[in-house]
Amino acid sequence: MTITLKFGDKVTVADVRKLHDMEDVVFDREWFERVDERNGDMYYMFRDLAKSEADLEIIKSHHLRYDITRIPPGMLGLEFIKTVGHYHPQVPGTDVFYPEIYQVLEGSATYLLQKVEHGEEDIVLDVAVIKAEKGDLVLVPPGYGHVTINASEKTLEMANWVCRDFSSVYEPVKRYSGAAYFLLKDGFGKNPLYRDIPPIRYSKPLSFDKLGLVSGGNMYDLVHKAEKLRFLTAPQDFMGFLAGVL
Ligand SMILES: O=P(O)(O)OC[C@H]1O[C@](O)(CO)[C@@H](O)[C@@H]1O
Repeated sequence: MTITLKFGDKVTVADVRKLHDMEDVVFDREWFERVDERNGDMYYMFRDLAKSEADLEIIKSHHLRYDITRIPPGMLGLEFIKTVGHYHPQVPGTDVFYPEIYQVLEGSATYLLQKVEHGEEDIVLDVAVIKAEKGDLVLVPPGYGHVTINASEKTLEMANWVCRDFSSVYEPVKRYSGAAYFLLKDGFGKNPLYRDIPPIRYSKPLSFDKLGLVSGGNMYDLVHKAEKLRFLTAPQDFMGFLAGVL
């Protein structure tokens, strides 16, 4: 069945993550091995949305992308349903990684953000978890890998603004079979493949009033003030601000 989203006057067909796409990052391997049908839908990604052609032109000219992701409730065996998880690359010519901003549109989300020093053996420097409800904003600072978990009984729908000029980096998450923690029925459990994982730092969603990113507002409306989102495409010019968001 094709899953669609009507946004503005345009209908967009979802890119679908299937269970087999989760193979490398699932905690409950025994459960995964027992599932016969691995073609089942996990979550739906509606990418590069705009309410009109004029909006799309603005979005593209600012090198931005607006996506909506829909994650139904569910379990991957013992673990709550989640995204595969990824990092972003560096802005060319700088040592700064691209950030991203999310807003919860429906339901509730648990964002797991992790900063890792990559090497022969990765060292986890920081793990932050932010629980976000409808309207809340979560900014993923440069250098943080991120996984979104739906640990609720309702469908989670979230939006993101992100720079459109790069592809996400999946290998470092898959190499360790997931992020540093898995969210299981009885709470967060450490991923034994990482060494010396720090305790989780619980953080809260924020509002970034000066940028027009206000909790409870509609983040899409920034399409009309797209210059406010320049911290996503040129984060190297906003390091002071980005250092304090988590
Ligand atoms: O790429 P993953 O880890 O499956 O996460 C999915 C979500 O991340 C985004 O790429 C934004 O970072 C969304 O477009 C997408 O819905």
